[in-house]
Amino acid sequence: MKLQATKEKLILENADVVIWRGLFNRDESKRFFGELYHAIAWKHEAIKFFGKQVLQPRLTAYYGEKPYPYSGIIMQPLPWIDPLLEIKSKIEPIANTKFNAVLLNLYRDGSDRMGWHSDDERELAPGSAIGSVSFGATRRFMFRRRDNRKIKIDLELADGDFLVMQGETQLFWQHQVPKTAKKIGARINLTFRVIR
Ligand SMILES: O=C(O)CCC(=O)C(=O)O
Ligand SMILES: [Fe+2]
Repeated sequence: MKLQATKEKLILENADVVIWRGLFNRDESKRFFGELYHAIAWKHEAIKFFGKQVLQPRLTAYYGEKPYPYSGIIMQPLPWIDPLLEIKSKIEPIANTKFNAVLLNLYRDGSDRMGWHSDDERELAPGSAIGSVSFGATRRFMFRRRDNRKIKIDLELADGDFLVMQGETQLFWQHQVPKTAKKIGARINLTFRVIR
Protein backbone atom coordinates (compact mmCIF):
# COMPACT_ATOMS: atom_id res chain seq x y z
CA MET A 1 0.00 0.00 0.00
CA LYS A 2 1.21 3.48 -0.84
CA LEU A 3 1.39 5.65 2.26
CA GLN A 4 -0.03 9.12 1.84
CA ALA A 5 2.34 11.87 3.00
CA THR A 6 0.83 14.07 5.71
CA LYS A 7 1.08 17.83 5.64
CA GLU A 8 1.82 19.85 8.79
CA LYS A 9 1.70 23.63 8.85
CA LEU A 10 3.87 25.14 11.56
CA ILE A 11 2.11 27.72 13.67
CA LEU A 12 4.73 30.43 13.69
CA GLU A 13 4.26 34.18 13.38
CA ASN A 14 5.98 35.94 10.47
CA ALA A 15 6.80 32.61 8.89
CA ASP A 16 5.49 30.20 6.31
CA VAL A 17 6.75 26.70 7.08
CA VAL A 18 5.12 23.47 5.93
CA ILE A 19 6.34 19.91 6.47
CA TRP A 20 5.31 16.92 4.41
CA ARG A 21 6.08 13.93 6.62
CA GLY A 22 7.29 10.87 4.75
CA LEU A 23 6.93 12.41 1.30
CA PHE A 24 9.48 9.84 0.19
CA ASN A 25 8.59 6.35 1.42
CA ARG A 26 11.06 4.01 3.14
CA ASP A 27 12.20 2.31 -0.07
CA GLU A 28 12.66 5.55 -2.03
CA SER A 29 14.47 7.17 0.88
CA LYS A 30 16.80 4.22 1.26
CA ARG A 31 17.58 4.21 -2.46
CA PHE A 32 18.17 7.98 -2.63
CA PHE A 33 20.34 7.94 0.48
CA GLY A 34 22.56 5.26 -1.08
CA GLU A 35 22.72 6.93 -4.49
CA LEU A 36 23.50 10.38 -3.11
CA TYR A 37 25.99 9.09 -0.56
CA HIS A 38 28.03 7.55 -3.39
CA ALA A 39 27.36 9.82 -6.39
CA ILE A 40 27.62 13.28 -4.82
CA ALA A 41 31.06 14.96 -4.87
CA TRP A 42 31.12 15.62 -1.09
CA LYS A 43 33.67 18.17 0.09
CA HIS A 44 34.94 19.25 3.47
CA GLU A 45 35.02 23.02 2.90
CA ALA A 46 36.58 25.81 4.89
CA ILE A 47 34.43 28.89 5.48
CA LYS A 48 35.18 32.29 6.94
CA PHE A 49 34.03 32.55 10.54
CA PHE A 50 34.80 35.83 12.33
CA GLY A 51 37.60 36.38 9.81
CA LYS A 52 39.18 32.95 10.32
CA GLN A 53 39.22 29.94 8.02
CA VAL A 54 37.51 27.03 9.74
CA LEU A 55 36.37 23.66 8.43
CA GLN A 56 32.62 23.25 8.31
CA PRO A 57 31.28 20.66 10.78
CA ARG A 58 29.75 18.59 7.96
CA LEU A 59 30.36 17.75 4.29
CA THR A 60 28.69 19.77 1.54
CA ALA A 61 28.11 19.91 -2.20
CA TYR A 62 26.38 22.28 -4.59
CA TYR A 63 24.60 21.43 -7.85
CA GLY A 64 22.50 23.38 -10.33
CA GLU A 65 22.60 26.28 -12.70
CA LYS A 66 24.02 29.37 -10.89
CA PRO A 67 26.95 30.13 -8.55
CA TYR A 68 25.99 30.85 -4.95
CA PRO A 69 27.90 32.96 -2.40
CA TYR A 70 27.53 31.20 0.94
CA SER A 71 29.32 31.87 4.26
CA GLY A 72 32.15 33.86 2.65
CA ILE A 73 32.81 31.42 -0.19
CA ILE A 74 31.39 31.30 -3.70
CA MET A 75 30.08 27.86 -4.48
CA GLN A 76 30.37 26.89 -8.15
CA PRO A 77 27.66 24.47 -9.19
CA LEU A 78 28.23 20.99 -10.56
CA PRO A 79 25.78 19.94 -13.29
CA TRP A 80 22.57 18.19 -12.22
CA ILE A 81 22.76 14.40 -11.88
CA ASP A 82 19.87 11.92 -12.18
CA PRO A 83 18.88 11.36 -8.55
CA LEU A 84 18.82 15.14 -7.96
CA LEU A 85 16.59 15.71 -11.00
CA GLU A 86 14.29 12.91 -9.86
CA ILE A 87 13.93 14.44 -6.38
CA LYS A 88 13.54 17.93 -7.84
CA SER A 89 10.72 16.87 -10.15
CA LYS A 90 8.90 15.21 -7.26
CA ILE A 91 9.02 18.26 -4.97
CA GLU A 92 8.50 21.09 -7.48
CA PRO A 93 4.73 20.64 -7.87
CA ILE A 94 4.35 20.33 -4.09
CA ALA A 95 6.34 23.49 -3.36
CA ASN A 96 4.81 25.12 -6.45
CA THR A 97 8.31 26.35 -7.37
CA LYS A 98 10.91 25.75 -10.09
CA PHE A 99 14.23 25.31 -8.29
CA ASN A 100 17.52 26.06 -10.08
CA ALA A 101 20.05 24.89 -7.50
CA VAL A 102 20.51 22.59 -4.53
CA LEU A 103 22.88 22.75 -1.59
CA LEU A 104 23.55 19.35 -0.02
CA ASN A 105 24.72 18.60 3.51
CA LEU A 106 26.07 15.30 4.79
CA TYR A 107 25.96 15.03 8.59
CA ARG A 108 28.30 12.08 9.11
CA ASP A 109 27.20 11.47 12.70
CA GLY A 110 25.72 13.31 15.70
CA SER A 111 28.71 15.61 16.05
CA ASP A 112 28.19 17.14 12.59
CA ARG A 113 25.82 20.10 12.71
CA MET A 114 24.75 23.43 11.24
CA GLY A 115 24.77 26.57 13.41
CA TRP A 116 22.11 29.30 13.66
CA HIS A 117 21.59 31.17 10.40
CA SER A 118 18.96 32.53 8.02
CA ASP A 119 19.09 31.74 4.34
CA ASP A 120 18.91 35.37 3.35
CA GLU A 121 21.69 35.84 0.80
CA ARG A 122 20.83 38.56 -1.70
CA GLU A 123 21.16 36.08 -4.54
CA LEU A 124 18.18 34.09 -3.27
CA ALA A 125 14.98 35.26 -4.92
CA PRO A 126 13.23 37.21 -2.10
CA GLY A 127 10.49 35.24 -0.37
CA SER A 128 11.04 32.26 -2.67
CA ALA A 129 10.62 28.74 -1.33
CA ILE A 130 13.51 26.72 0.06
CA GLY A 131 12.64 23.05 -0.27
CA SER A 132 14.47 20.83 2.20
CA VAL A 133 14.56 17.04 1.83
CA SER A 134 15.99 14.73 4.52
CA PHE A 135 17.25 11.16 4.20
CA GLY A 136 18.81 8.90 6.85
CA ALA A 137 19.09 9.67 10.56
CA THR A 138 16.47 11.82 12.29
CA ARG A 139 17.84 15.17 13.47
CA ARG A 140 16.52 18.05 15.55
CA PHE A 141 15.72 21.19 13.56
CA MET A 142 15.14 24.40 15.53
CA PHE A 143 13.82 27.88 14.78
CA ARG A 144 14.42 31.00 16.87
CA ARG A 145 13.22 34.57 16.30
CA ARG A 146 15.88 37.00 15.15
CA ASP A 147 14.48 39.85 17.27
CA ASN A 148 13.96 37.69 20.38
CA ARG A 149 16.22 34.69 20.51
CA LYS A 150 14.37 33.22 23.50
CA ILE A 151 11.42 32.40 21.28
CA LYS A 152 12.32 28.98 19.90
CA ILE A 153 10.60 26.03 18.42
CA ASP A 154 11.87 22.55 18.04
CA LEU A 155 11.00 19.85 15.57
CA GLU A 156 12.45 16.66 14.17
CA LEU A 157 13.23 15.94 10.57
CA ALA A 158 13.14 12.24 9.72
CA ASP A 159 13.90 10.00 6.73
CA GLY A 160 11.80 11.07 3.73
CA ASP A 161 10.47 14.32 5.23
CA PHE A 162 10.08 17.44 3.07
CA LEU A 163 10.09 20.92 4.66
CA VAL A 164 9.27 24.12 2.79
CA MET A 165 10.16 27.58 4.14
CA GLN A 166 9.07 30.68 2.25
CA GLY A 167 7.69 34.22 2.49
CA GLU A 168 9.08 36.19 5.43
CA THR A 169 10.48 33.14 7.27
CA GLN A 170 14.16 34.04 6.71
CA LEU A 171 13.62 37.70 7.62
CA PHE A 172 12.19 36.90 11.05
CA TRP A 173 13.67 33.52 11.96
CA GLN A 174 16.95 31.64 12.11
CA HIS A 175 17.27 27.87 12.07
CA GLN A 176 19.87 25.29 13.10
CA VAL A 177 20.61 21.58 13.26
CA PRO A 178 22.34 21.13 16.64
CA LYS A 179 24.83 18.40 17.42
CA THR A 180 23.64 15.46 19.49
CA ALA A 181 25.38 13.03 21.84
CA LYS A 182 23.12 10.23 20.61
CA LYS A 183 24.84 7.44 18.68
CA ILE A 184 23.25 8.00 15.30
CA GLY A 185 24.12 7.35 11.70
CA ALA A 186 24.53 9.69 8.77
CA ARG A 187 21.91 12.11 7.46
CA ILE A 188 21.76 13.70 4.02
CA ASN A 189 19.87 16.98 3.62
CA LEU A 190 19.13 18.74 0.33
CA THR A 191 17.99 22.37 0.26
CA PHE A 192 16.61 23.25 -3.16
CA ARG A 193 16.71 26.99 -3.87
CA VAL A 194 15.82 29.67 -6.41
CA ILE A 195 18.94 31.70 -7.22
CA ARG A 196 18.47 34.95 -9.13
O1 LIG B 1 20.11 20.09 7.41
C1 LIG B 1 19.11 20.80 7.49
O2 LIG B 1 18.00 20.34 7.74
C2 LIG B 1 19.22 22.29 7.31
C3 LIG B 1 20.15 22.74 6.23
C4 LIG B 1 20.17 24.23 6.10
O3 LIG B 1 19.62 24.95 6.90
C5 LIG B 1 20.85 24.87 4.96
O4 LIG B 1 21.48 24.17 4.14
O5 LIG B 1 20.79 26.10 4.85
FE1 LIG C 1 19.40 26.95 6.16
